[in-house]
Amino acid sequence: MTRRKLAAGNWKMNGLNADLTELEGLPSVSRAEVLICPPATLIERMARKTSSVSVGGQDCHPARSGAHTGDVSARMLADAGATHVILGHSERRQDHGETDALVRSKIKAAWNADLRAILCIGETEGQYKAGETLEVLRGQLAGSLPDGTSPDNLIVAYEPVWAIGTGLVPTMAEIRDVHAFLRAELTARFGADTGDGIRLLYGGSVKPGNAAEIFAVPDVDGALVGGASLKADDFGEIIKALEAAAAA
Ligand SMILES: O=C[C@H](O)COP(=O)(O)O
Repeated sequence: MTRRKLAAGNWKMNGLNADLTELEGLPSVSRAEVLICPPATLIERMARKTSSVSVGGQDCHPARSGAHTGDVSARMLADAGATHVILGHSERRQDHGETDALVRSKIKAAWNADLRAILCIGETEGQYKAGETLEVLRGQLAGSLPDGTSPDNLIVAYEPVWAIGTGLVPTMAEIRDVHAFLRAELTARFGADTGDGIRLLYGGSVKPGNAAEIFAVPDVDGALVGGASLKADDFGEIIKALEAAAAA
């Protein structure tokens, strides 16, 4: 099973109109796929500005429309030009109390709008230190993933919460073991073809200096990059490392 490598940038609550110039500094690649998820305010302008980079949202409401002040529906994201949406990011879980059940309903809403969902899962520092990582991930996968999951509609991003924005990264052996575990869990629930086809991203302090090493880990199909995706120089280096891994 060939899984196309994916370099996904999550701009989080960063980015103004002027920052769209960063797109111009990104390398063009042929093997790897590049996605940027800017704030919702920039999705339409970013999508109009580029055809080589896919554009995604960072969250959506589970409902199709309605009285939900301040929220954005999956259909609105698609209407603005998004093809993907990040769901269940740990910052949403922490800042907004999002549960696995809510994330599951958001994934279904994304699919109904023909968006590909990027499900984020990951253990906290306390859970990591207590040796609970795999148990936590198993629960998040089971609780968040609807039936009907397929390689066409889902990408899973493993993001240890303690590695996000901290400069800390698990050992390559830890990343390998977690990704192998996730692959096995997906295969056990959805069957070999589906489980083997779903792309797994690593996220958490991915930088130009560690990208190649991370991309060499089996079952790592790319990265979900936060801080280093904001500047074309850094994200460009990560994209090039992924392109090289795809060619290897
Ligand atoms: O969605 C991206 C992750 O939260 C990683 O963020 P980071 O690369 O700034 O650590």
